[in-house]
Order: sequence, then C-alpha cells, then structure tokens
Amino acid sequence: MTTETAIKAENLSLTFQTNDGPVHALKDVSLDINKGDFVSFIGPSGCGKTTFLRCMADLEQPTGGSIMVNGVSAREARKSRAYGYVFQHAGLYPWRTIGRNVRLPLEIMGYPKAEQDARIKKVLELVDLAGFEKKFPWQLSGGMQQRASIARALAFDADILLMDEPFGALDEIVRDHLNEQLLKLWAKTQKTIAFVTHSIPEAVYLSTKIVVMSPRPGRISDVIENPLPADRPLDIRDTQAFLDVAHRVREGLRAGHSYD
Ligand SMILES: Nc1ncnc2c1ncn2[C@@H]1O[C@H](COP(=O)(O)OP(=O)(O)OP(=O)(O)O)[C@@H](O)[C@H]1O
Repeated sequence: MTTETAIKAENLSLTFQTNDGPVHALKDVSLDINKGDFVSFIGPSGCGKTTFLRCMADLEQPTGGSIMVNGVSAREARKSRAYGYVFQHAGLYPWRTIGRNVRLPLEIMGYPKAEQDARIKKVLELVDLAGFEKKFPWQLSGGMQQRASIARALAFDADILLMDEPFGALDEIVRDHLNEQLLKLWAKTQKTIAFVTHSIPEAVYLSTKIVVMSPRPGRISDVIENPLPADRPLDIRDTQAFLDVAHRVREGLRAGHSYD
C-alpha cells in the first residue's frame, strides 16, 4: 500500500524582518505529513509552530524552500479550500447563533441552502452539539464554543484540519474530554490533522507523529513516530508505553531549550 503525502515541507525557511533585525522563525524545516496522519507540533514559545501552520495555510509566505499541500502549492490548496483552520480562541461571531456561525463559510462558498442545512446538522452531530444550533456563543461553555469552531472548520469537508492550540485555554478535565472526542472524530473522518500544543500528554495521547521544535532559529529537533495503538482510552496515559514516549518528547524539548 502506498501512503500519500498531504503536506510536504522542504528546507522551508521564513525570516521576518523586524526593527530589531531579522527573526528566523523557521530555518530549513523539512517534513512529510501523510494523508490520515495526526501530527502534533510541540516546542517552547517562539520556535515557529504557528508560523509553520500558517505557511501550510498560505497565511505566511516562506522566504526559502517550499511547501506543498495535497500535491499543489499552499496558495492553490487555500484557493481550493483544502483545509479547515481552528484557532486558539473559538472566534465565533457573538451576534450569530451557533448554526449561523457554522453556516458562514458555506454561505461564502455559495452552497445551496438545503446543502448548508444538511452539512450544519452533520457537523454539529459530529462534535456532539446537536440541538445547540439556535444558541448564541455566550450561552455555551468554553469547551462547547471550541467544539462549535471545530464544526465550522469541518463544515466544508476539507480533508486537512489545521489546529493551533485549540484547547490551550480550557481546564484540564474539559481538555481531556475534547481530546477523547477529537480522537474519535479523527478516526471517523480520516482527516489529516496538524495540531499545535504546549502539552506533552496531549501530544502523545493524540498523535501518530510528534514533531518537537526548538527556537532561534525555529527548527525541527526530533520527529517521533508514536508506537501507541490507535485505540486509546484516556487511561492509556498511565501505561509505561505512554510514559516512554512522553519521556522522549521531554528529552527533545530539553535539548532544544534555553532558559533565557
Ligand atoms: N508577523 C511577525 N513579524 C515578526 N516576527 C514574527 C511574526 N510572527 C511571528 N514572529 C516571530 O517568529 C518567531 C516564531 O513565532 P511563532 O508564533 O511561530 O512561534 P510559536 O512556536 O507558535 O510560539 P507560541 O508557542 O508562543 O505560540 C517568534 O520569535 C515570533 O516573535
């Protein structure tokens, strides 16, 4: 069986020119993400995780190297709506109901009304928010709002999901629950997911592949193929196999960390 590449970065570099001189947000980053992979990016603040995700999304332009998404340039991939993007904060419009927030990208893309309705129903069921369509964002908990923003990113059924620390602002129990749900959703939809996190347990629990990054210049310091089985109840986090992977991630982080 051949594995198809969803995202391919080759010697990707991005230097920002700032008043304090150049900032090497990414330098010579090469990585293959296969279709159906769940890849986490972990590393200290400023190591280029968000910049890397934004390059995949064509929201930043690399200054060197290349990035391909689904075999075409990031720009073409953006135009063909190859991905959904989930931000750290849900970013729902407060004056729109949950249903109308999810509807927005579908309206922009010009889907017929009946198709919009069908898709909204389907994705709200996927994230366990059936029945909340008519609520406003402020009537939902933080975790529910984040699920609604995931539904919005899923609405047009892109096969890639880019997620930038989507659960960073949530308390640990809610986060555990959303981690479990996201894993189920991933298994059900077979999407390719690129996921930024600061949490070692979250990275190990969710991923097929963990990319450890380090700063100044932003680069990849380790890529760990996660040996854990696909079926992952939350208590897998207490197993030796889990702790072994977490240990390797921690070592990678420590190696690339400076305490200035
Ligand atoms: N638009 C910009 N202009 C100038 N510098 C930038 C810009 N965006 C990011 N940077 C710098 O690039 C580096 C990488 O930033 P990036 O946000 O990708 O890191 P990160 O790993 O996602 O950090 P965090 O974990 O804090 O979100 C940082 O030094 C940051 O200050």
